Order: sequence, then C-alpha cells, then structure tokens
Amino acid sequence: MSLSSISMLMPSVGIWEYFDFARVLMIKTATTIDWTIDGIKSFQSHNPDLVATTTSPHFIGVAVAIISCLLVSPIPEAATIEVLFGYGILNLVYLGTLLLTQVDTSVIIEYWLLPNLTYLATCITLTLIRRLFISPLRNFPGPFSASVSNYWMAKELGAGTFSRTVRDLHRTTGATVIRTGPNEVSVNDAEAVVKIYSGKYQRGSFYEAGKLRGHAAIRETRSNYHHTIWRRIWDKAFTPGELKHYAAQTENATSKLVNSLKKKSGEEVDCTKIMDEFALDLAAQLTYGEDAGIQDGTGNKTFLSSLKNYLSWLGYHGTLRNLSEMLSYTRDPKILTTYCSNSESLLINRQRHNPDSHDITSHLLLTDPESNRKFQIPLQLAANTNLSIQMGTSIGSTLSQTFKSLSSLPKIQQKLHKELDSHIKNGGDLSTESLKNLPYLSAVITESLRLHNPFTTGVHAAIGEKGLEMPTYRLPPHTQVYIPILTLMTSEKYFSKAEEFIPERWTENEEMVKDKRAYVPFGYGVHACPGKQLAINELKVVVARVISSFEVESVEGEEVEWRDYSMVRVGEWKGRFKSRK
Ligand code: HEM
Repeated sequence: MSLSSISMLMPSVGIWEYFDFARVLMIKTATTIDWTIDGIKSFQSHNPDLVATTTSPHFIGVAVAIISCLLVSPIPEAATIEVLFGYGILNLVYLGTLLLTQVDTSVIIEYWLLPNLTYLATCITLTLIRRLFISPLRNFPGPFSASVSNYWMAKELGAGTFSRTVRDLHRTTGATVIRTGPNEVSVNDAEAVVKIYSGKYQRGSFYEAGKLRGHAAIRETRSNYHHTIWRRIWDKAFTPGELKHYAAQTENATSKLVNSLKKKSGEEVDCTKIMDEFALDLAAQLTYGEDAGIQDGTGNKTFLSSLKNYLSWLGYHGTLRNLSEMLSYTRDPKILTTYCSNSESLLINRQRHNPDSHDITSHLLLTDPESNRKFQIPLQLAANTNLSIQMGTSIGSTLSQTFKSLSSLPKIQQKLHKELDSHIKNGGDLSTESLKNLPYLSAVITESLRLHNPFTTGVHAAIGEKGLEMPTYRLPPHTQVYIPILTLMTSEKYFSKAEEFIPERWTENEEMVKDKRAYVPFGYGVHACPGKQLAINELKVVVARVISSFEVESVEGEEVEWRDYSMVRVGEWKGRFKSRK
C-alpha cells in the first residue's frame, strides 16, 4: 500500500471537515514522499553503478565522517566521552542490525569494519585539513606539529622544557602570538594581561586534568560559581591577623634552618635539596599545623619526590585533555595516589589528633556565610589542602635559585649585608614585621619573583564568545590562551637587561622596568594568588636570616639547571653557607 493511499484513509467527515487544511497538507506530504521514493527507485534502476558506489562501505564511512565532523567541530571543547559514547552507540546499533540480518562474517567485515576504518581515516584527514588550512589560528607562527596536535605541548611539558621553548619561539620569530596547539596560543603581550584575565574569565581546559580523584581545588575549578564561593573561604585564611600567626611559624622554621646550616658552615651542601625540604615542611606546618618531618627524617621520605612526580604527570596530562578525560573513568594512577596519600595522611592526622590547630585547613573547614556553603566532601577539602601544599612548596625553587644568583653576585650580597646590619644596629630585628620596610631586601625578593618564579608556564584561559580584539592581532572565540610568564617577565620589551638579576631596577634604576604591567609573578584577576603576602613574607624572612648569618658561595658553575613541570623544579647545585664573622 502506497503512502498516498494510506493518507486517503484519513476520515473525511466529522472533525476533519474542520481541519481540511491539515488533511490537504498531509495528502500533499504523503504524495511528495511517494514521488521521492518512486524517483529514487527509478534513479536506482537507471544508475546502477552510482548506486553501488553510494552504498559501498567506503562511501558510507566517508559520508558519516563528513557529517560528524560538520556537527562536532563547531562545538568548543566537545567532550571526548560524549563523542565516543555517541560513536559507540551508533556502531552497536549498526552492528546489531547487520547481525540480525544473519549475513556472512565476510559481509559483516565488509559492511561494519571497512566503513569504520574509512570513517576514522576520513575524520583524521578532515581534522588535519581543518587545523592546518581552515583554522583562524593558522596564520600565527609556531611549530608545525603543534598546529596539528596537542602532543607537541604535552611532550614539552612532560620534558619540563615548555616555558623555555615558548620563550625561544617568541624570541626567534619576534611574534607576539605563537600557536602552541591546534586551538591554543601563547600571547607575549603585557597589554593583553588585563584583557584576558579580567572579570570572571573562563579558565582554560588545561585545568581539567588537575582534578584530584575527580575533585577540583580552587585553582582547577572552571566553574565561576564555585570559584566565587571557594575564593571567599580561601581569602579568610590570609587576613592580616592570620598572616601574623603564619609569620611566627615561618620565623621558627627559619631559625631551625639557619641553625642546621650553621652546623655545616663552610661545608659543601646540596642547596636545592635543603630549600625544597624546608619549603615542604613549612607548607605542611602552615597547612596542617604540623611539619612533614622531611628535614629531620621522621616523615615520609617519598613525599617530596611524589609531589614532584605528580606535577610532571599533571603537566603532560593537562595538555592531553581527551586522554585525561578518559583516564578519569579508570583507576587513579599510582603517581597520583602516592602523592595524595602522603598529603592526606597529614590531613587525617590533623583531624584526629589536633582538630583545633590554627592553620590554613582550619579556614578551609569553615562555611562561607554568604552562600552557606563549604567544602562538602572530604575529597573536595583534600584537593584544596593538597593545593596549599603544592603552592607552599613552590617557594623552595625560588629560594634555591635566589641563593644561586646571590652566590655569583657578591656585590648584591654585600648590599644586603649592609642593609640588614644597619637595620639590626638601629634596633630592628629579623621578624616579618620588622623586615617589612627594608627597600633593598624587598627589591631582591621582587627581582627573584621575576627571574626565578616557580610558575613559568602561565595561566590558561579560554577566550569568550566575542573573541579578543587587540591592536595588532585578533583571537577568535573559544581560543585557549595563556600569557607565558617566563617570556613576559624576561622580555627586553618590558625590562632592560631582562635576563640579569638586578634588584636596583626596583629601587634607584626604575627606567629598567619599561612596563610594570609585565610584572605578574602572582597572576592577575580573580584567580590571582591569595597567598601572595604569605609567600613574600616567607621569602623575605628566609633570605634576610640566611644572608645576615652567612656568605653564600657556589661550588661550581654559573648556571643551575631547572625544568618546569607545572611548577619549576631546580636541579642540584652545590654551595657553601659560610658563617659571617
Ligand atoms: C613564590 C610563591 C608563590 C607564587 C609565585 C605564587 C603564584 C601564584 C599564581 C601565579 C597563581 C595563579 C595561578 C592560576 O591562576 O592558575 C596562584 C594561585 C594560587 N596560589 Fe599562589 N603563589 C605562591 C605561593 C603561594 C602560597 C604560599 C600559597 C598558600 C598556601 C598560595 C596559594 C594559592 C592559591 C590557593 C591559588 C589559587 C587561587 C585561585 O585560583 O583563586 N600560593 N599563585
């Protein structure tokens, strides 16, 4: 029975009389479908070769691939899992239909396997064509492999060479914008800092991999709603009153460090190890009210290495978003669980034995009065306390590199000695409060944070719906973007003799800072570091107390090797802390 004859069965009396228009429309539609089917049949009989081609496995594969690429490519950050799920379901339905027709295995291979292979090959080809020839980012310079795949960036981050490679690319090409991924650019432009990170900007997809056991900490969350609430909770941990409390703990820890260095006065020591271990113990003390026992050997020896390994792993997987999205459905890798268990055992200890400890965690346990919300789930709290450990430990690399710089710059050491000696002579002491207004010490720390910043890669953001219009370039909507901190803060465009450690640029030689907007050691905007003042206080106390007690000498070489694995990791450097007479 043809479709038009079915439509004729529609009642032509009663209520349908009042809907004559609908009836006529249905008849017309049915007739059109009828004609179309007849047309296809007639076309098939007149063009058997063409029909054979269009129903061939390869044609089906290519056609479905083109349709799916057209559907998926306009979606910014299409979720891999959803795409794979859709692909899997369609495939299963198709395979099920083939199996139901009880055809031979050879037919199944021909009509299921071949279209799939053609489909995948076509998708890959179309994606490459889009990334290379159609993407609006195609005109920005950058490594060829970076424009076709994120693997380039992951490889650089995994090797810890990313920020230096990006800096070299900006320098050799002279370009402000470099393409470092199929949809990712690095922008070395002080003017763009305000534009990219203003208001409640969208965080980059890079942070998705930073979720610990499925839970984002404040830095990793891409939800502005959560961030606003969590940031209010975090900010309460860094009020002036709280900073005074942490100052006392920092001073105690530094006195212990100075005493232990005195015992080794003049001996060759591994400075990086000393500073890293000190920083981790202090971070644990401030976060959990108890140090991690790394310096005195009572704590877990693997803690520091597990943190470093985790951060390298994170850099690699953060870039391969699709991979990390899929990994989140599997068991947590050992590298992650080892780090988490080390940090979380301190959290558990704190909750069991010292729940009233006055530390950063005590604030993270509180409810935000405005929203009446708090870190609900233990794993959410743990993700945030783990972040506090990571961020706190970051001062280790800055300290280590600063002492390395000072060891080869005796004049700067002498100037510091002079300022500190006269400060003490005039009744000052080496407490956080008393060190606040020493201009040369402040300049040394400011310069250290420029040249030896622990976060060299840059903060990842996603450009909004309207794109970003700058005088000399335009970034299209949804581009993943970051300001490369190392490149920016060591750019001759913004700082004279940018690679040199010159604290005077922050005192009498102000002209050596050409554009202050390029100085962003603590980030910019709503996600900027809430621990900034704490970090500066820590750095000042440690540098002042160590330099006031010792002359720092390097045993060998000018340069100390460092790598950036989400956070800078400094290679071993041997030095001497010689007690001053
Ligand atoms: C030299 C030391 C430090 C430097 C250079 C530094 C730098 C930064 C930077 C650049 C960011 C922004 C990251 C981003 O947007 O992705 C940040 C965020 C953050 N920092 Fe620090 N930081 C330091 C020390 C600390 C310390 C000691 C703490 C306290 C435990 C801390 C807590 C945080 C937190 C919680 C965030 C996330 C803020 C948010 O997403 O709203 N930082 N830090």
